[in-house]
Formats: sequence, C-alpha cells, structure tokens
Amino acid sequence: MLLRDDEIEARLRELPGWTRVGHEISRSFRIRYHGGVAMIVHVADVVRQMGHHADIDLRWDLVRFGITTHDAGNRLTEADFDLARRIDRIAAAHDASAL
Ligand SMILES: C[C@H](O)[C@H](O)[C@H]1CNC2=NC(N)=NC(=O)C2=N1
Repeated sequence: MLLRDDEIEARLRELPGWTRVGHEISRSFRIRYHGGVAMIVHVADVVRQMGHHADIDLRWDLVRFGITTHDAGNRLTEADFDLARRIDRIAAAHDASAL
C-alpha cells in the first residue's frame, strides 16, 4: 500500500540515519569489506523471508542499502520501512556503525 508524504515523514522520524531521496530510502553503514559481506548475507536471508529486496552497494569500508517498492512503480510502502527496521537490527548485530 502506498504511503502518503506525511506517513513517510512520520516513519522516517523513527528511523534516524535513513534518508529519503525521491521515492527511495537509504542508509549507509561503516563496516569493513568482509564484515559487510557477512552482513549482506544476513540481510539476504531476511529479504528472502520477507519477499522484499533492498538494493545493496558494498564498498571497501561501507555498505549502502536502498529501498523502494518496485511493484508499486518504485514508490514507498510499509514493506520498505519494515525492511529498514530489520536492516538496522542486523547492522547492530554486526557492529556496523552509523556514518
Ligand atoms: C513476486 C515477488 O514477491 C515480487 O516481485 C517482490 C520481490 N521483491 C521486491 N522487492 C522490492 N524492493 N520491491 C518489490 O516490489 C518486490 N517485489
């Protein structure tokens, strides 16, 4: 279900570190490369369970997750925020730090 702007802003206020650009929310974490690989595997397990996938960009000391709902025409839905919350928990478990 598509979210209105005010619903998106309310959810973002509960998710410090996540920013919105257009119809994507994203967050980057500082983590060294191999730690990032382990974190991505963990995220991949969760997205398979959820059936909702993040776009992932791994650099040598940073991993970035971008989320939007492709099936909704690349707009933001509740599933995007559910996944963002799950990614924050996984990041904490992997000691990935905020930028
Ligand atoms: C059939 C399948 O569940 C859908 O194609 C799912 C898969 N993962 C997805 N992930 C994201 N981010 N957006 C989607 O619209 C989406 N659709």
